[in-house]
Amino acid sequence: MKIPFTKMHGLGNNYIYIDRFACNINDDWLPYLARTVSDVHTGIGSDGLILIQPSKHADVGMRIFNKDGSEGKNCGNGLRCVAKYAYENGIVSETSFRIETKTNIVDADVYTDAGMVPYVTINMGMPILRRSDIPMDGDDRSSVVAEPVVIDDQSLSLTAVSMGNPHAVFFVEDIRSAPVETLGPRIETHQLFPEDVNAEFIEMISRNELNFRVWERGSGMTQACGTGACAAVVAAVLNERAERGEDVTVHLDGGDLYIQWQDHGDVLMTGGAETIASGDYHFHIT
Ligand SMILES: N[C@@H](CCC[C@H](N)C(=O)O)C(=O)O
Repeated sequence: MKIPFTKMHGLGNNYIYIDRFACNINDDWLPYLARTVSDVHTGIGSDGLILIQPSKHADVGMRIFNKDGSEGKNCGNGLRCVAKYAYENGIVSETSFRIETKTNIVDADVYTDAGMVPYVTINMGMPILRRSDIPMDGDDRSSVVAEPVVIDDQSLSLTAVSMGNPHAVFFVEDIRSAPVETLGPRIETHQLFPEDVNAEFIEMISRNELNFRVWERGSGMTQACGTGACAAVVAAVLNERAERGEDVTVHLDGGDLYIQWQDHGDVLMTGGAETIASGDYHFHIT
């Protein structure tokens, strides 16, 4: 069967987007579709699959599947792209609207230029800090801030944050030598995290600026992670290395995001969203 798709990216974090307002797809196929469409040799090539779909509780709904077919539950870069797509394709007509993810409903504000959307701000809601809700091993109700852990014989200091999906954040002195590719996969599947985890390495440049690299659960190395950037700024505040209520510029491999953990608790994320291509994917169900 032919499935209409749009490929979009937020700072290089690229997904195949399928518009379920126009084309319905059986839920049972989604993990397999995500794996096949993401394959760079036999599919289109992407970090995963995102569904833009009707929602009973918001103006539009989003589901995200990683490259390996696992469901991601939330995706910051995906939310900005969904907001851009929804506005540019007439799914919504206002510049402020709501998007439902697997974990919460977020507010989106699109910035327009001649009917197109170059930038989006998403209110990502409150970070989840309770250990058992990350989820992280142990039923402790306290948060995980600068906790010593040993991974692959390396002593690390871990801060854990969920933005609807789990993140393990580590401070490094020099982002260029951060062990993203070596330790990233070991952290991802470490027994401390029963649902696996996204691993972020961050280098503070100042209290308002940091460098960031990520190993994503289910997708591996990507150029950016929106929920990860939010988690990084929350971790920086929790470790008293950044201020709440102030913008922090996060430099990711694919570009910059502007993140603020507001005084009342929500995390705001602002950044770009771009369309790459659209067409038909020839899907073979085996
Ligand atoms: N790239 C995303 C996050 C995608 C999901 C993640 N890999 C997970 O499994 O939690 C982002 O921009 O937030």
